[in-house]
Amino acid sequence: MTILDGKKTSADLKLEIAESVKQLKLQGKKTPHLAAILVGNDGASMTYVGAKVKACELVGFNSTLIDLPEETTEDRLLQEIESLNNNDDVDGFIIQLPLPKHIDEQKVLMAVNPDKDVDGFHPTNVGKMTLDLPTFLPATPFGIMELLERYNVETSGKHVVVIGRSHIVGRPMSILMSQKRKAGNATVTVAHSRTKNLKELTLQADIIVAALGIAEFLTGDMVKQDAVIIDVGITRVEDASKKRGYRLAGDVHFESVSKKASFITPVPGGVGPMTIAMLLKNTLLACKNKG
Ligand SMILES: Nc1nc2c(c(=O)[nH]1)N[C@@H](CN(C=O)c1ccc(C(=O)N[C@@H](CCC(=O)O)C(=O)O)cc1)CN2
Repeated sequence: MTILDGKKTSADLKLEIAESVKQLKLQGKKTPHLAAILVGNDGASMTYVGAKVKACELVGFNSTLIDLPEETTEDRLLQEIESLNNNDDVDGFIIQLPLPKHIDEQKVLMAVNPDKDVDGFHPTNVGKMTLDLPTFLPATPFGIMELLERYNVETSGKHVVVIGRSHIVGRPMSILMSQKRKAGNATVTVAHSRTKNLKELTLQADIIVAALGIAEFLTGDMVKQDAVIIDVGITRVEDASKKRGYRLAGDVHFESVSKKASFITPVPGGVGPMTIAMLLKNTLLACKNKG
C-alpha cells in the first residue's frame, strides 16, 4: 500500500511555484497577489485562510486578507468583491466557504470577475472546465488530479465512484476524471445521499473519492482489494485527550480501508495541503494571464 502524500507533494509544488516567482521577478514582472475574504469566525475556515496566507509568504506571493464580521451584509460583501475586481494589483481572490446563512453564496460567487476567480467557482469557469477549455480548476479536484498524476496512478478505463456531488468537490471531480486527460479517461459513477445500495457500487470501484463529509463513513468492508482511495473529508471530532480538544477525521476509516487499498490519501496530510498548493498554482496562472 502506498500513501499518496499530499504534504510532501504540496511542498514540492510550492518549491516549483517559488521558482516561477523568482523567474517573474528576474524578468521585471509583477509579483503574484492573492486576496482572500473571510466572513465570520468559523474555526476551520480561519485555519484554512491562515494557511493560504502563510503559503503565499512561502512562495513569494503578496497576499491580502479581508476579515469581515459574521454579521456582514450581502451588500457589504458584494462591495468588497467589486473593489477586488477593480484592484489592478490583485491577480486573483477567493471568498472562503461556507458563508454565513444570511448570504446568498451563488450571488456572491457570480460577482467575482472570472479572470480573477482562482477558486474556479464562477459559472463561466465551471462551463470552461466542463468543455475542457483552459481555465482555473477548483483547487481540491485539481489537487487530487495532480496527486494521481505524480504518483502515476492508472485511471484510464477504471471505474471511479465519487461519493458526494458538491459544487466544490464531487461534481467537478466526476467531470475531470471522465475527461481525456492524464488522470482521466475513467468511467465515473456519482453517488450521493439518495443513492441506493451504495456498498454494491463501492465494491465495484477501482478508485473511490469519498467527499460526503461524514467522518469515517467508508469502511474496509465497502472496498475491494487494491482499490485506490481518495479521502476528501476533514471533520473535527471532539477528543478531550488532544491538546486542541479535537482530532481530524476523514470520510474514510483509515485503519480498515488501508489494509485493502493499493494507494490511499491520509487525513491530515493528503488532499487538504494539495488544495492550498493548487490555489497558488491558479494564482500564478492568473498573474501570468495578465501578461
Ligand atoms: N473558497 C473556498 N472555500 C473552501 C474551499 C476552497 O477550495 N475554496 N475548500 C474547503 C476548505 N479548504 C480550503 O479552503 C481547505 C481544507 C483543508 C485544508 C488542509 O490543509 N487541511 C489539513 C488539516 C488542517 C487542519 O489542521 O484543520 C490537512 O488535511 O492536512 C486546506 C484547505 C472548504 N472551503
